[in-house]
Amino acid sequence: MTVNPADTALWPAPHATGAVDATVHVPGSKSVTNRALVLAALASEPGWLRRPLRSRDTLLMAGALRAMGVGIEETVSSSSTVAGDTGEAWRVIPAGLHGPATVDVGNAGTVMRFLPPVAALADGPVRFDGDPRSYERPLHGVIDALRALGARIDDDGRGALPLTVHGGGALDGGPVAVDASSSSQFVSALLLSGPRFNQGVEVRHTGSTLPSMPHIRMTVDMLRAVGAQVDTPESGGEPNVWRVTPGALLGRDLTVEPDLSNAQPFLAAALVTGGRVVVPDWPSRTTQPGDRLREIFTEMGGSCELTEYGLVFTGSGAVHGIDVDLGEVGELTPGIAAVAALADSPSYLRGVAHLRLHETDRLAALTKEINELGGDVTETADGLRIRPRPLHGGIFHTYEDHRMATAGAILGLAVEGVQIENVATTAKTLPDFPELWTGMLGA
Ligand SMILES: O=C(O)C1=C[C@@H](OP(=O)(O)O)[C@@H](O)[C@H](O)C1
Ligand SMILES: C=C(OP(=O)(O)O)C(=O)O
Repeated sequence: MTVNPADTALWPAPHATGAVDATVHVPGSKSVTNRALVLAALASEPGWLRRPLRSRDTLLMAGALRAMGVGIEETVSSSSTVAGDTGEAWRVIPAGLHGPATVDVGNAGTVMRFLPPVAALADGPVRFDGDPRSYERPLHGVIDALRALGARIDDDGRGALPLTVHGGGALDGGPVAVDASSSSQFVSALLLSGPRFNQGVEVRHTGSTLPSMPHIRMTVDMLRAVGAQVDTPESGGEPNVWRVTPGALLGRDLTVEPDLSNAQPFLAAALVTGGRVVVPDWPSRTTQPGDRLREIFTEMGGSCELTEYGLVFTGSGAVHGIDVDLGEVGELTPGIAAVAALADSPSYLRGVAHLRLHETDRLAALTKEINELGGDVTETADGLRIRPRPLHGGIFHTYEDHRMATAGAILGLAVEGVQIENVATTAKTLPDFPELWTGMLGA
């Protein structure tokens, strides 16, 4: 990826002069949008996605599916009267999957992991490449499993990108073992394409830990919603085993929920300023890990009410430290770390060793950047220990990690003079972040 010098400019993070009081319409979920695109592309009839997230990760997913022959038409209806709804909808028209094709995964875990199994169904070679960081992110679970299921893949022997999947038009499928301790996305990837494998798929996780369980539940729920039969440990099956029966998938009309992990910085703003933020359309039932924020940020000093309209989150003026295992909800760690650095007592964030292989090494990046502002953060084997100290302004580096940028913005609310390097990196999942943030502050 070529970096535009303007993108790496410093963004003066707005400092809050009082309690925030705002309603923030948070765009659609990255994880739901990218799963919905894959499932719609594999279906036997056209489908619709309404209010999809339009961000770097989801546009890369759409572009990759188009490169393999899937039709994705973007439409905007001006008739929507719902606040925050741009009227955007994507019509997905499945087609025979074709190679040769080239896929740019950027640094999107969902694209680099969910699409090699789709490419194995194409009728020719599909070349996968991406940002330099994508070469370092774990992919061995997907590559080894696909090979065991009958796919031919050329890589450079490191079990990572870049690689070529030589699609054979179909894949045997069947039972496969995978150690998904470095990413739950290995399991999700195999399950999502599983209905289209000749024998379906039976995925057995062999590692000692498995992060991000809510994201695996999201995969299972969304598969079932398009007609797939899935047996899970939670539905009475064996522990750590998921089974998907072969069969056709339905084309559905799906409205994408707001991204609750992207709601995090806005809720955090209410927490650290003792203010109030309303997030409309917060689902009453969801598999998104961001829903855990209701509990986590309540323990850290806020209170929330889930109404028919959405979530009303109120800060009390006090911010408390927390001792919490974030293994299920790892992507919330940067935002929780930022709030914890502003708290009145220490925090222990545990269960997130796998964050070292996310967009950047998030444990090292959070430690370095918060400490550069005067903080006291120590990396542990599987997380962070954060002892709040008075912070001062300075440059907050983001390492091309969207959640580092939003974590820096949270700190900037409470600490004068924080400058965020490359706030444009939020485009990975929330391109409108700077505008939504200043809008929330009434600037
Ligand atoms: O399946 C998904 O949509 C995701 C799963 C998680 O990945 P890991 O299990 O690799 O942490 C999460 O962190 C990521 O942001 C999105
Ligand atoms: C880990 C994340 O993304 P990815 O889908 O690239 O793994 C994230 O969004 O926090």
